[in-house]
Amino acid sequence: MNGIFISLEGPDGAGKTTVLKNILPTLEEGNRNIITTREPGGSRIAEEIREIILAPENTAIDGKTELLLYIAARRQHLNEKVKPALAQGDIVLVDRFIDSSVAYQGYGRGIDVESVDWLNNFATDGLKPDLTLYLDVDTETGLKRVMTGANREINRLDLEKEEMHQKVRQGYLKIAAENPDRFVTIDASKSIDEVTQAAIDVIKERFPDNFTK
Ligand SMILES: Nc1ncnc2c1ncn2[C@@H]1O[C@H](COP(=O)(O)OP(=O)(O)OP(=O)(O)O)[C@@H](O)[C@H]1O
Ligand SMILES: Cc1cn([C@H]2C[C@H](O)[C@@H](COP(=O)(O)O)O2)c(=O)[nH]c1=O
Repeated sequence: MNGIFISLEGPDGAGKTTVLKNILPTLEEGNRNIITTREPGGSRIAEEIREIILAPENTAIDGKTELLLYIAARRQHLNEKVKPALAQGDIVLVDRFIDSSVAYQGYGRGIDVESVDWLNNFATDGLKPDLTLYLDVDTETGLKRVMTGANREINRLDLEKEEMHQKVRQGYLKIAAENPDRFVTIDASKSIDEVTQAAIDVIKERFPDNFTK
């Protein structure tokens, strides 16, 4: 695959969606076509799976069912959207990917991380992002942003106990420490402009060829 694959990760309310939107104008100055997408979702079928997973009334979903639904959505989205874009040399920016399953279903829900890794690998045929921007924020700040943010629907995962969100954040910190080549951690407690600039700086440093005409 000759494209560039970048994922944004972080606890709820870290600012991934905001930063993804804000970095676009700079990326568009580069040499490649840009595709932005998200998980769960990003294609019609995967968005339908998203509806099931995140509907606040679906409290009966078992933890392993939840994991399998995320994995199924991932496979479909990857095949329909991500892989074709990478094959034609695009930059693909995805709001959440494999590490969300490890952080939320693995560390958050307590499903063993080896099984989550195996399922991720099965769904993606081993494809990993070239770069993962991890936006790190403490649980209290992140959840406060989610609850007070304008036009933000509150989903089933947002409504989980604070204890689960704490475990998710600790999980992310562990994954970041274990993957120093792929992960770059950005302090997302800073202002939106500072976090946006930090993300742009990392991308420019990692992929300088994209920005030389
Ligand atoms: N650095 C920041 N400082 C203050 N507010 C922020 C910052 N980043 C994002 N926000 C605000 O927090 C809210 C959530 O942001 P956003 O939707 O981008 O987060 P997210 O990481 O995509 O969350 P989720 O994964 O839960 O969807 C929005 O109202 C946004 O304006
Ligand atoms: C991909 C993925 C996501 N999640 C969780 C993380 C969030 O709480 C929601 C998605 O909502 P967002 O507003 O689009 O961030 O789903 C998860 O638990 N496992 C996953 O694999």
